[in-house]
Amino acid sequence: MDRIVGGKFKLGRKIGCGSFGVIYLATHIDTYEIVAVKIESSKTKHPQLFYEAKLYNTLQGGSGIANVKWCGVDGDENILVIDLLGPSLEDLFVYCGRKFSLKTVLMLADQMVIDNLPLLISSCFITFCIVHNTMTKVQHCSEIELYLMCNRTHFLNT
Ligand SMILES: Nc1ncnc2c1ncn2[C@@H]1O[C@H](COP(=O)(O)OP(=O)(O)OP(=O)(O)O)[C@@H](O)[C@H]1O
Repeated sequence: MDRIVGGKFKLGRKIGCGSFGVIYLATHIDTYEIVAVKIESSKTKHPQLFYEAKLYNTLQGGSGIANVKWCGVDGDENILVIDLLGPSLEDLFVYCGRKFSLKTVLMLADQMVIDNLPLLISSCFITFCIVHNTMTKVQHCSEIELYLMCNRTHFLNT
């Protein structure tokens, strides 16, 4: 039977996994919007998903920050539902034969440094790891428009 999380999101196939969570596609049962769902065991010794959700919420509205659709506990698992993003910068780099044009590099620098860092700093967060695989591109967008995946970011003032 299909699993519904957050009351509205029907889980689909697995699309990735990190060191503390597994990512699935999911579909909103009313709007058919496709989203990403990150799941972590609530029994884990060092839960991180709610910190990640808090970070997304604090940075909400900032350039390159994914929207949180739902966050909560479902059975034995912590669940975070966010915008579905596209391939990571690392994926794109590999796709481009490990070579970006000067224009692309300058555009990336503009988005990573000018758009993201002031927001992170003014929100009293610091990120230790803004690197190729924490930046991701918007799904179905021909331009490289970066989104920051927040889970590697550490809290300073919380
Ligand atoms: N919102 C999303 N939309 C599309 N794909 C995603 C999304 N979030 C994560 N992914 C995919 O799932 C993979 C795992 O993501 P996750 O955030 O769990 O871990 P990570 O940042 O790669 O690693 P770690 O947990 O070790 O820091 C990513 O590399 C990416 O390919």
